[in-house]
Amino acid sequence: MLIGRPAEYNFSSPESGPGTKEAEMQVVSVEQMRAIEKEADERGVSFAEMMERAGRGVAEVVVSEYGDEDWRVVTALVGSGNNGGDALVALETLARSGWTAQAYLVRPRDEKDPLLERARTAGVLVMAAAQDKKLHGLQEWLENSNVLLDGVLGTGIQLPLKEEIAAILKYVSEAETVPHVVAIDCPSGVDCNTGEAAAETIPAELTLCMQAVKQGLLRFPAFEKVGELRVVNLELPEKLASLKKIDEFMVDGEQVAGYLPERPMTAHKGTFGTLMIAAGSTYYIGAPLLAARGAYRMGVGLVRLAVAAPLQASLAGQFPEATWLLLPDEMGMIAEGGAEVLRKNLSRVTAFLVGPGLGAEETTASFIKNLLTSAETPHQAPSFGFLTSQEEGEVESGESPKLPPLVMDADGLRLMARVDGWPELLPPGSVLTPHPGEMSALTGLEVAEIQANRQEVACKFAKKWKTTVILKGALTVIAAEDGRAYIIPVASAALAKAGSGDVLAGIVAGLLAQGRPALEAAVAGAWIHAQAGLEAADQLGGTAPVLASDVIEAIPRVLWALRFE
Ligand SMILES: NC(=O)C1=CN([C@@H]2O[C@H](COP(=O)(O)OP(=O)(O)OC[C@H]3O[C@@H](n4cnc5c(N)ncnc54)[C@H](O)[C@@H]3O)[C@@H](O)[C@H]2O)[C@H](O)CC1
Ligand SMILES: [K+]
Repeated sequence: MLIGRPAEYNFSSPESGPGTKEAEMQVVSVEQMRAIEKEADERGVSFAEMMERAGRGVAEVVVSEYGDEDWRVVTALVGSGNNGGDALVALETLARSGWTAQAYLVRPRDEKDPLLERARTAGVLVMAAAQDKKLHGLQEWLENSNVLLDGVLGTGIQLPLKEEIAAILKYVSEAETVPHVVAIDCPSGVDCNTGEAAAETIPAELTLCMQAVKQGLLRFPAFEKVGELRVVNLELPEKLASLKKIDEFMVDGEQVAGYLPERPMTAHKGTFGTLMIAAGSTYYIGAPLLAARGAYRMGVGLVRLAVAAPLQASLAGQFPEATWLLLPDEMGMIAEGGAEVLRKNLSRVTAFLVGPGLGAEETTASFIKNLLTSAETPHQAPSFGFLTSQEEGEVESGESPKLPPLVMDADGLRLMARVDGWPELLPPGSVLTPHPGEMSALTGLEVAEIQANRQEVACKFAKKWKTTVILKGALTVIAAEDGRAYIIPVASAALAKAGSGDVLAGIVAGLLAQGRPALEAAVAGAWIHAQAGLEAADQLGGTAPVLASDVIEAIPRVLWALRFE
């Protein structure tokens, strides 16, 4: 499957059927996870029971992912703690369902360890690293297995790694044949809080997080080791106070699928909204097109491009689906009088995207200011043609209708940052899409400070500004007005190219125009954009050749997978 759709897995138990799913994938610190486990234990789900559920959940994923391969041999690297315990339960479960299961004890476990006893009884082969000094036994097991479970260290790690563990992890990392690596809770060697990672850490194909994603896995360099991230649901009592407190989430395809607008058969183009886009300048002629195409691919009914008049001639021929609103300009930059023209043409507009490719001329700065403040522009009657381009019930002169939900992007953000009190001027339900440089202009913080605390900064300011913020970059964070954070678990060089941001802004605005609330539009838009980048790189055989237009062309396949897979 091209699209990495993280999913939650449920262990099978009489009281919960498959398909039971938390609505959102929670992201937790190690301390939060410990508090959750402690509270669950007090509420009747014992630590031992949680480990059973964890191990069985892992086994279930192994069977569903790799059970159809030619041979079914699983080796687990087993540590001395509970992470190793999860691995032993998984091996026992797999052995009972017909797999050849092998436990490689990286660290000694108590000889009377009941989990080890049970595993042996179920037919699991056991070998201790202490008896395999030259690692020949491990090599043989690596060669005969199709799955390797990494259950050496979990949340109990204290870096740096002990030497004997580091040596074994290094050996596996460098081995010529390595089976599919499935990490239990985290790849062993990463710090689940900070994202630090020992160089020896074995890169996983799949990381199965127990109950919730550990926050360190969504930080660098740990993120480079996790492969696809999924959650094994431990079916803890829903009402745990410690669970309810979690305000950080990882976005997955299932969540995004629930945010897509319906496509009723009886629809007409009005059903899917009208998006007005004010973008572009002599310097950045293509930005409006990229944004508009992104929005149309998301299903919006009508896109109206408000551009500096001279741009329209060169753009129109390339884009028959758009309708146009010509704005007054100075040398092809939107001029201050553009605000009045726009305000008079917003009556049926359901969302408004402002910013891509606007440039930074003074007159455009005044345009942004005038747009946000209801103050009329110094009244010079705009030239012929600017006010009467549509059949769409323009407002009478003098009225200043409220702006629809706004996506403010790129140059628009930098110009907005210069307007006093801008957060209060944003219409409700708006979305800001800054990259770290633009976030710096908005907040006054240094880029390095923003990058070092991406989530904290995004959430603090989203709350302060009472607006949704998409802080772009690897990994993109969406911060909600109430301070919740949503993380897109994708980092790809495919999206590091001019025009990529214009496409994202168009996708988000396209969803907003179709009536999705700001947070949903932002979460779904950022996720779809990221997946489209991966998909485009996949189609083109690498990230280097991906153009922003390729990302747009990949959107349909991402949407198809969301609806039908
Ligand atoms: N607690 C629960 O109820 C559940 C936990 N689950 C799983 O358990 C792990 C966390 O288990 P814990 O025993 O606390 O820690 P670890 O297994 O990660 O490892 C502890 C073990 O390792 C030694 N150690 C620590 N740092 C190093 C190092 N740098 N080098 C070598 N050895 C190190 C330490 O001394 C201990 O002996 C969690 O991740 C889950 O996988 C279950 O999921 C269910 C409930
Ligand atoms: K592990």
